[in-house]
Amino acid sequence: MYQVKTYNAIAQAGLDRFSDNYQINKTDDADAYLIRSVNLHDQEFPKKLKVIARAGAGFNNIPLDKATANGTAVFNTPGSNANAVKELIIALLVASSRNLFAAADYAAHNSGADISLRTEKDKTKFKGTELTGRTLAVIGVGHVGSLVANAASALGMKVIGYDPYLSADAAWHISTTITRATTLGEALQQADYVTVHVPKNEETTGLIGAEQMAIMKDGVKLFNYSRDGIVDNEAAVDYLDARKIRTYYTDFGENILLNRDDVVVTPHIGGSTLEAEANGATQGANTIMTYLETGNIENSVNLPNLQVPFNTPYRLTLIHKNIPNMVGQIATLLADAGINIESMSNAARKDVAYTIVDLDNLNNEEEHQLVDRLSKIDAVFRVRVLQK
Ligand SMILES: NC(=O)C1=CN([C@@H]2O[C@H](COP(=O)(O)OP(=O)(O)OC[C@H]3O[C@@H](n4cnc5c(N)ncnc54)[C@H](O)[C@@H]3O)[C@@H](O)[C@H]2O)C=CC1
Ligand SMILES: O=C(O)C(=O)COP(=O)(O)O
Repeated sequence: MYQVKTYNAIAQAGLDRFSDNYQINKTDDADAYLIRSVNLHDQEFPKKLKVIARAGAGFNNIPLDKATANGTAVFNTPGSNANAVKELIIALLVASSRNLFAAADYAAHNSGADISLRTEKDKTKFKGTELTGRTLAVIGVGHVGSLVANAASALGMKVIGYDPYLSADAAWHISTTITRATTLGEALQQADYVTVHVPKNEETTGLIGAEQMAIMKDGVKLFNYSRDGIVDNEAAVDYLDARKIRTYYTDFGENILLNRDDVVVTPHIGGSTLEAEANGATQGANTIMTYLETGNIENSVNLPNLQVPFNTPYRLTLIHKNIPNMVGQIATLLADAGINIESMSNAARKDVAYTIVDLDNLNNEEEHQLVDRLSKIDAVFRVRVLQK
């Protein structure tokens, strides 16, 4: 029986995926965590914890090095909530262009006998502009950014995308109408609207700071639905004060942004739709079961991808450092124990590697000795034996 611990609101559709071989939230000493945005940086991981699945895209809430050292595979659920974010950004592009929130607020507080007279006079204050023909810069054209770019293009916007790390796979999803910028500055200089869809990491923290805001067009509208800190909020306030940035929309509030007419803060709702939450939880649950039961890895964010059909009765999996002679040591140890290898696969990602060894036979006594010996190799973080 595997133990799963959940954090945050995990959609029932995902929990319902788990077979009878899984217990949910019965113990903290879990084999798997299924989480959303909970901050795990200050938490100690149980030694038993083999997998963390983040139902959603951003994984900056998970200490990857600590997880790897614990022998814990970390996964996210790419694309599961991208459509939800896209729809919200399109809504906000329209809202920002039509002064929608201010206009609705005015109407809600406009009462009295001469209401229609005043409305007709005052509505000129809320005159908007149209999206068609305006330029949108999309910074980060992955799952969310590509959907935003394509949808904005379909609305008649000129869209310019900037993403120096775009994978060939992702490029297939981008409409040919999207122009590619080769530098961040090139994208920012031309845009009436700027929306940021990059992961938060060392490189992207402060990606949109004072220097970048200085080159934006006067009256630009800025959107941060990625993460706090990717847009420098202090710089944004300075440029809002100077009326260089017309309005700033963000999912990540901070005190300096409050009580301003030119800022709209939403409470981290980008991925909060019924559909996205169900997608993420379902994908997360499937990922946990696949990893625990087969050792196969797809969409990990700390380990290499490695998928091998599980056709033998036994399988050994090892997470270890990516250093010379690891595969040799593992094979020698098995040979010394008289265990025949049916197949062996290895993949690496930066300084970590993963090895799958398929075996036809393994008795109980052999299993214990083998796990013990392999675990004692200094560079090995986790050894598991799986039975089909
Ligand atoms: N507000 C919310 O509720 C949500 C927020 N997010 C945030 O949005 C981010 C993006 O989500 P997805 O599109 O699903 O991720 P993704 O991984 O599919 O796309 C991210 C893209 O950013 C690009 N990128 C990385 N560094 C860059 C840089 N320095 N400059 C330009 N591009 C860069 C990558 O090459 C990739 O194509 C997530 O990491 C998360 O932080 C995602 C979903 C919901
Ligand atoms: O998927 C993401 O990166 C998000 O920001 C969504 O976060 P949530 O699952 O709503 O806490």
